[in-house]
Amino acid sequence: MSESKEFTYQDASAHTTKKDLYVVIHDKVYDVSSFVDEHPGGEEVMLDVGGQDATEAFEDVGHSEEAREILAGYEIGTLIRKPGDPVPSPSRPQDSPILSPAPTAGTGIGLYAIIFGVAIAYAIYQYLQTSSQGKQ
Ligand code: HEM
Repeated sequence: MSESKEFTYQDASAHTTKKDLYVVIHDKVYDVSSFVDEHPGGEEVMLDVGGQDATEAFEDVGHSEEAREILAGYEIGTLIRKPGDPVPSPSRPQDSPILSPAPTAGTGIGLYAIIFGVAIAYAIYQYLQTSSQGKQ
């Protein structure tokens, strides 16, 4: 079947018009020419990424499962990436806990700050208790 066809980035980048529109998403090539008009997000955004790697744009919107199924229906082949071809930036924090240690670190620091604050408050409380007992 045509689904096993291999495309280079250069092949895909030749299809950028509304009537002949390819996009690359997760290293698969899709011919979305017949979907542009139906896209609920409008044709403009699709044309913007025509012939390019649209992985980031597609994922940033947070498309539904249904959108992914529709997309699968337009697959025409696999992208063969060559050195120097544009690479999508790995911006899928929700799917890659390994790539996003920031929230954990943030929580850790916050927790230490709370513990430190409580310790200081307790020390002050103790100090005031002792000093007021001494006066009486
Ligand atoms: C190329 C394949 C694409 C397919 C098959 C597709 C499919 C869909 C579908 C089915 C929806 C309806 C909501 C949903 O089910 O998630 C949608 C909404 C949307 N799409 Fe796409 N999309 C594609 C590419 C893109 C790209 C490249 C962008 C670029 C930014 C984009 C932007 C949007 C936006 C902004 C909405 C929301 C529209 C609204 O709720 O008013 N889409 N898309």
